Amino acid sequence: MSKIVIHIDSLSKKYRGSQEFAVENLSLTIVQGEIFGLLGPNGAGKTTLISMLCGLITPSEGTFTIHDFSYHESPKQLKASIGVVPQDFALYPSLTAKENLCYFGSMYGLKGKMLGDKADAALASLGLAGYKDKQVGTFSGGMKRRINLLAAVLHEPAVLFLDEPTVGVDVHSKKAIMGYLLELNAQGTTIVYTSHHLQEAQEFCTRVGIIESGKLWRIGSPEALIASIPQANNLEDVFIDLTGRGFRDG
Ligand SMILES: Nc1ncnc2c1ncn2[C@@H]1O[C@H](COP(=O)(O)OP(=O)(O)OP(=O)(O)O)[C@@H](O)[C@H]1O
Repeated sequence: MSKIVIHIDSLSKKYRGSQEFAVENLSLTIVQGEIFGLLGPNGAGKTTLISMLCGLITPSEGTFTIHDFSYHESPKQLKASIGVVPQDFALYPSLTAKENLCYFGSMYGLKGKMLGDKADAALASLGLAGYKDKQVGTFSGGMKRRINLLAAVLHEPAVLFLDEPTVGVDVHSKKAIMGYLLELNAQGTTIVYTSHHLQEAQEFCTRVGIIESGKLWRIGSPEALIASIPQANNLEDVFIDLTGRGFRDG
């Protein structure tokens, strides 16, 4: 049986001053080696859920563990086992590509020649070897997205969270990013990602969860979800069918 990597139990978040839950009573398990896609319309709660799992915001209620670690009891071990690719660029524009990677790698305890070698190899793997000594502030959006991703994986996390990793990138960068993620997954990395690209999610994910108003309304493989809706040919049809009905048939 596959090992449970992420176990979420009745997790809720209500932001200060808000009347509504951004995430409400959400439970979910994700097993080793999955590529799990969190899909939902704007404001559904995707970023809020990922931000809780990454330790960026505190849940209002409920618990979760990643590799049996919780932030409450084992925050260091938990943080070491995950990588986080945020929606907004978390990069230093005045530093070079390599300096950025070395900075983030050093935060996870990497150092010296090993850190430099890892940064060089990572940059080469996403077609950025020739740009390693250039300031990130001069890069295109697609190049920044690639560096943003590499900064999160230098310490070889077992679980990688990505919030819209291909937003605003051209087809070449997108192909490079998705290919790189598939390679990481083939080496054993569990991936949880959010996206508005339903075709991309259909091709990429082993399982998806459709979230709206902070609640998980559907969960399953793309094939199973498509089969569950008469006349649906793809995930986009499923999504439109569910959102069109306001998710109220769940
Ligand atoms: N810092 C915050 N303070 C108050 N409310 C917030 C905050 N961040 C998000 N929200 C609200 O929580 C709800 C969920 O937002 P969230 O950003 O998690 O959705 P999302 O699914 O990631 O949306 P998008 O696809 O647009 O990125 C929304 O109603 C949003 O307005």
